[in-house]
Amino acid sequence: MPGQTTATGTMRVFPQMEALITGLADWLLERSLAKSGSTPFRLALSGGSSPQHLYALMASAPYVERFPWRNMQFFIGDDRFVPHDHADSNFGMMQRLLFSKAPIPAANIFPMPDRGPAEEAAKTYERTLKNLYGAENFTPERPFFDVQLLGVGTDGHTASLFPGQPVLDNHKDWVATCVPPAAPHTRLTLTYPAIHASQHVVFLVEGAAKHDILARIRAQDPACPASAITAQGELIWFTDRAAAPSDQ
Ligand SMILES: O=C(O)[C@H](O)[C@@H](O)[C@H](O)[C@H](O)COP(=O)(O)O
Repeated sequence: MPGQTTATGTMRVFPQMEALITGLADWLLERSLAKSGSTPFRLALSGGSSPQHLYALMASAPYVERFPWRNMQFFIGDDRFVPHDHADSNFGMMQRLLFSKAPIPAANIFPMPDRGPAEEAAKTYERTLKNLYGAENFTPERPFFDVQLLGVGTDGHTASLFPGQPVLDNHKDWVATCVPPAAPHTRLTLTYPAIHASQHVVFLVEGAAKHDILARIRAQDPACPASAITAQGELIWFTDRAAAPSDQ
């Protein structure tokens, strides 16, 4: 693909969590304010614990007064297929930390469905994305997401693209289900094709526990699903010193 960036990407290392989250909030603010053209700034958010400090920071001063909320749309990269008020819901976490705190129009927030058969919920979300995109097939010159925010698990998963799962071989759909091993819930997740329909991909990885998996992914270890992530434009790792390779 023209201009595609592989998972090696660019590494930005910050001394510790607070500086890391502030650096990422500043980067997102700059990108959202710079957005031009007829479509809003489309941001796909990650679940898990790492981004929670980011979402809380975005919803607090000075960021809450500076983001162009009315020109931003928010999507979910993956979620547990549970009711939005369930303790394990990524959307529920985002609702508590960001969506209920910042002046974001409700019409700009696109949660994954939390009811009905999971397969149908995946198709419904895919339909939502493709209706907004305005085409059934993706063209690399016209990415759907401006920024895809991702985390990584210590097994090398990202979003709900887990090692050994059939979803890794789904290169047709934009949203699919996944039943991770030893996980309590079925997941809905963006697939590789959907994630690759992003202008920029940002991995937020912090803490010593992620040091080894980060090194494996940046070495393109094929056993790590995150190794296969690409972006149409930039792919950037926002990390702290504890997670970053020692040569960074
Ligand atoms: O739904 C999820 O949990 C995320 O999408 C998942 O991919 C997460 O980003 C990683 O598991 C890292 O999670 P932590 O940030 O909690 O380590």
